[in-house]
Amino acid sequence: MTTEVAPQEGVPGRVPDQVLRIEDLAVHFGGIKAVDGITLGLERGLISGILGPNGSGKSTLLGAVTRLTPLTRGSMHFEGRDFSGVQPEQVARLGIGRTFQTVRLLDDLTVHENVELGHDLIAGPRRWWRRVDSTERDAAEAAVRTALERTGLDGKEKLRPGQLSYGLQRRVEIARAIVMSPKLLLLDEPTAGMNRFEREEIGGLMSDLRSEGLTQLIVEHDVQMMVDVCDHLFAMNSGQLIASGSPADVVRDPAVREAYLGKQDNDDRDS
Ligand SMILES: Nc1ncnc2c1ncn2[C@@H]1O[C@H](COP(=O)(O)OP(=O)(O)OP(=O)(O)O)[C@@H](O)[C@H]1O
Repeated sequence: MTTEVAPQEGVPGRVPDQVLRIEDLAVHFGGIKAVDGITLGLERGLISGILGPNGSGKSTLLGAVTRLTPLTRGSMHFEGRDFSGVQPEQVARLGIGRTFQTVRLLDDLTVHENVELGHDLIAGPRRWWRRVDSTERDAAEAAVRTALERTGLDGKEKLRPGQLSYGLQRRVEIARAIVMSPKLLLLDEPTAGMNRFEREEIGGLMSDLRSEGLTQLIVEHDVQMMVDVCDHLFAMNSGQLIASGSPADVVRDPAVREAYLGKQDNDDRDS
């Protein structure tokens, strides 16, 4: 354990090995402090989650990490490299994959073609070379096949998104995000709009990806799922980090309960 890492940021007994490190990150929109001084680290191989009520800054934080949102201040290191200044299209090439709050698949393309797009997005010039070079073509095909298998989509590759359940469409998005073997996968509300069965399936997929060593960061409103799936939780409120630790500790934290879980408890009882 190094002294630079605050004790609440690690898992007890583990030597921190952080894929992503964020220091004093702030994103202000005029007078709105959407993110205001966040410092955190994501440990390699674990699933970390961000909890927080609506408007607490979770999506803005993901937007900053994917470089879609300009920073007001702070720094971000991925695998030890400062990437605060890179362009959004370079983020995927660094090894950060993501899915979005709403499903963004191309309806005219098959499942296979949608996943292939994720490969082409970061293969750069090689995607053109693939048309004439059989080695590149085979490598791309192997990557797509592996992504489809890892997400349990074998046999569905010729279907179009509209022929799939919502849960399966989410899987296609995850396949598209992992097709180039990212080192970090960001999942923005991956179970929004799903029934309990579909939510459990997605939770199972995340656990499978974790057992393959993929580091994941999830933003999600389903607290039970976060507790079940995550190794570590961060809680945000009003753009700030109000808790960080094991899921059990974070959901018991009085500040978290006041900011978020008290309301969520009531919501859960009502549903
Ligand atoms: N582009 C923007 N311009 C101005 N204000 C913004 C912008 N994006 C977000 N905000 C504001 O920043 C704050 C944080 O929003 P953000 O969407 O990050 O919260 P969130 O925790 O992801 O919420 P939700 O759970 O509802 O998705 C909110 O007050 C929001 O209105």
